Amino acid sequence: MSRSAHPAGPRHADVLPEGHYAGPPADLNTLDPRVWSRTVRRNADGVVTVGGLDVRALAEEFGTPAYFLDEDDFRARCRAWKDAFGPEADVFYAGKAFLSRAIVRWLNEEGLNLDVCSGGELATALAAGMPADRIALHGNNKSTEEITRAVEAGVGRIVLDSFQEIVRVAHIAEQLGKRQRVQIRVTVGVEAHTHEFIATAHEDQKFGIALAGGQAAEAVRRALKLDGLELIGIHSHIGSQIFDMAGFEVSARRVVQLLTEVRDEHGIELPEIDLGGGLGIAYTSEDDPREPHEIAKALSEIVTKECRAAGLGVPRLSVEPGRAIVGPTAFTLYEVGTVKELEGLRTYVSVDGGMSDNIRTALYDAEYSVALVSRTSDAEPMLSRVVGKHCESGDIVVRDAFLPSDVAPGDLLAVPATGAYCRSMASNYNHALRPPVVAVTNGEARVIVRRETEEDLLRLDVG
Ligand SMILES: Cc1ncc(COP(=O)(O)O)c(C=O)c1O
Ligand SMILES: N[C@@H](CCCC[NH3+])C(=O)O
Repeated sequence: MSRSAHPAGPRHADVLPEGHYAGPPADLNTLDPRVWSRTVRRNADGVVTVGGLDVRALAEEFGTPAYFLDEDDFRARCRAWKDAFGPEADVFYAGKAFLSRAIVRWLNEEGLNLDVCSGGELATALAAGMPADRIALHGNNKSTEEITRAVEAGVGRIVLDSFQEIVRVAHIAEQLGKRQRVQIRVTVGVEAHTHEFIATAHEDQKFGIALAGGQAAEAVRRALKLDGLELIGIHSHIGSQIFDMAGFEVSARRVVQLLTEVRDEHGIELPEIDLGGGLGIAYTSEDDPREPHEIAKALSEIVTKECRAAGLGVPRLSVEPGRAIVGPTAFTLYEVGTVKELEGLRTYVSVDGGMSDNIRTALYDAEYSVALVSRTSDAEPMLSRVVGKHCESGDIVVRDAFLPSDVAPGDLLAVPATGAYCRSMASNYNHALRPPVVAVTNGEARVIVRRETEEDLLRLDVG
């Protein structure tokens, strides 16, 4: 079968998404450092390496699909966030992006705190030795059991998300003879410029208590009356994969406004503000994310300015980046199984994973890049869609990408920037076995989350 190239041009304008992939990149063998983790290179044989290890050898040893996580890059990003915010602020890594015992240990060693949003994440954090007072518990519907475990463990803060939860946490803390440090999550009414499903601060969604209509002020009133609670601050999280700092600035301004109202009404200054996570990363060369020091500068300047204007002391700031720390540190390695040319449209390249290891393309129309990593190729670029092996036509890993036209079964493809919300959102759809996460550092690779087995699947099936 001949596979002709599909160079971008008028013939394919109808299938190219507007504003993207105006044409194939000049060289398909070049790896853009913005989307690949720090230690990824191509060696003299044209094979991609991570931490000095050849992807063909990694595929041989660990199988595909598999996530390869660059530990040095992860640690460097932790340090960059911590240094950018300095000793006057706290960085809480958002465990929902990806959590495992190794991640908890690295965070601990690098001096970061941890945001968890379920009993499972809390259990992982505690099992791997994160001190409880450096853990924050989130969630819009925490169970009584989750709250009890968190209060018993002595977590540093619980972020309250509803009026019911204010009473519930206070009650549990009182029963345990404790006073729990809490923040109230408010909805600041910002339309974050991101996908609808990952925007969280506009009025019509499930998280937080609205500033509008005086609801957040009422929540503060109620929390201050309850003996089981020590109200330490206000929390806002506006959404995820955001590039524009304007939404954070509006959010900071509105949170400081609430602190001012609290001071005026109750005569107290709440000592903390958390502005959440949500900072975007580069999935493709078109993305241009902000660096941690720019983010830290913008956020602390706006909080300081607003507090000074209101005559408030500057509260301790915290942030909760998840994606921005772990996202760029990993790639998913796949093996090509079939290549199907649809004449005049595009070529479908099927890999051995799919929506079970990366649901983000199907769920959010997320864009990714992809590269042929087991060799170089000088073949002409072909417009491709990288798809998985699941029983859905929406099982797309990379919607639009150029790959060399000689891509063939057995080739290895890698999709970069899959460290966040890929393994953590992976599923067993079609009884797929969730892939392993392999940490790579200094010429060594070790499994930190092993591949599932058929025995794992059958162990749960007790019927
Ligand atoms: C409360 C909270 N904090 C932090 C995060 C982390 O977001 P991101 O991974 O986009 O930084 C999320 C998820 O969006 C969240 O809901
Ligand atoms: N899971 C989402 C973001 C939601 C983050 C949690 N509030 C993503 O993949 O982008």
